[in-house]
Amino acid sequence: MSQILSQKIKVALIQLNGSSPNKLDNLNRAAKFIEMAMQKQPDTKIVVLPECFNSPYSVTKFREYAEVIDNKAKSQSIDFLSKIALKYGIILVGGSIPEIDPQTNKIYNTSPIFNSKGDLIDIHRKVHLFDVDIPNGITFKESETLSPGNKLTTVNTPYGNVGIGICYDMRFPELTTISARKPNNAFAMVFPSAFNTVTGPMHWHLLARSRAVDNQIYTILCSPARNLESSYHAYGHSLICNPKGEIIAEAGEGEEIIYAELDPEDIANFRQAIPLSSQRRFDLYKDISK
Ligand SMILES: NC(=O)CC(=O)C(=O)O
Repeated sequence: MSQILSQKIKVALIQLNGSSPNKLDNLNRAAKFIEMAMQKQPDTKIVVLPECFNSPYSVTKFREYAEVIDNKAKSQSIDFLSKIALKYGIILVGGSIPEIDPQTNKIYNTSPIFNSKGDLIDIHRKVHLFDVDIPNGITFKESETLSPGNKLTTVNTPYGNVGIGICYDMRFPELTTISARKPNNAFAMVFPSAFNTVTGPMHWHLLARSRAVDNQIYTILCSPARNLESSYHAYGHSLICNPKGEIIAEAGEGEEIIYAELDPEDIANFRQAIPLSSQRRFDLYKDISK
């Protein structure tokens, strides 16, 4: 069986309280935590930040914090993250930041992804917007200010391919399956996320484990720390789930870094034991990756 993850690799997730109104403070805090992660685990290959880590998670604030994302004329956050990726030689999934497209004036919730040279290798604009109204729970309508992205994202790394989604995207199984199946063959799906204290307890672990088990890949969910002084109370509990559906690392609610090692044998052994990919009945239903 060809290995979709070429070697064992270590990852670190930065569960950050990034909801300060001062963007530079949020960026500096991310840099400080990444430095701590790299000191503790210097051979880390992939670092992940949370959704909207440089701004408040609020529909009334996205436009104010939005930046043009352009690798040539680097915006404040892109420049900042690019230097960090280069400094430590890491793949950096730079959480997400509010982005403005200067041509259309549309705002997106966008994850920038950098290689170890600091190049911006791709962006993922949140495809499914978080528009919900849960009685006695939470009402949130990202579409009041955000536009949805129009592409799916799988990035190429020296270790194999990684699918990227943002938060609510994880509720739509097609997105992960398309990354996990050929030709993308991702070994992990990474979701910078910000579930909340209503939907987190209901679905966070369930969704992480379901996407992992359905596709026999790792799922990696990175949340902001919970800050009860901000308008949005993030769930926390950043986690890494293996292809068997076991959570191999999980944070609590406060600021924390979690670490894990991803092992190609875990994927190969589990796929051999339960060979879903050769048992699918595409004569009865469609292969959504086609
Ligand atoms: N914030 C999100 O995009 C999604 C979320 O909180 C949920 O799906 O629940």
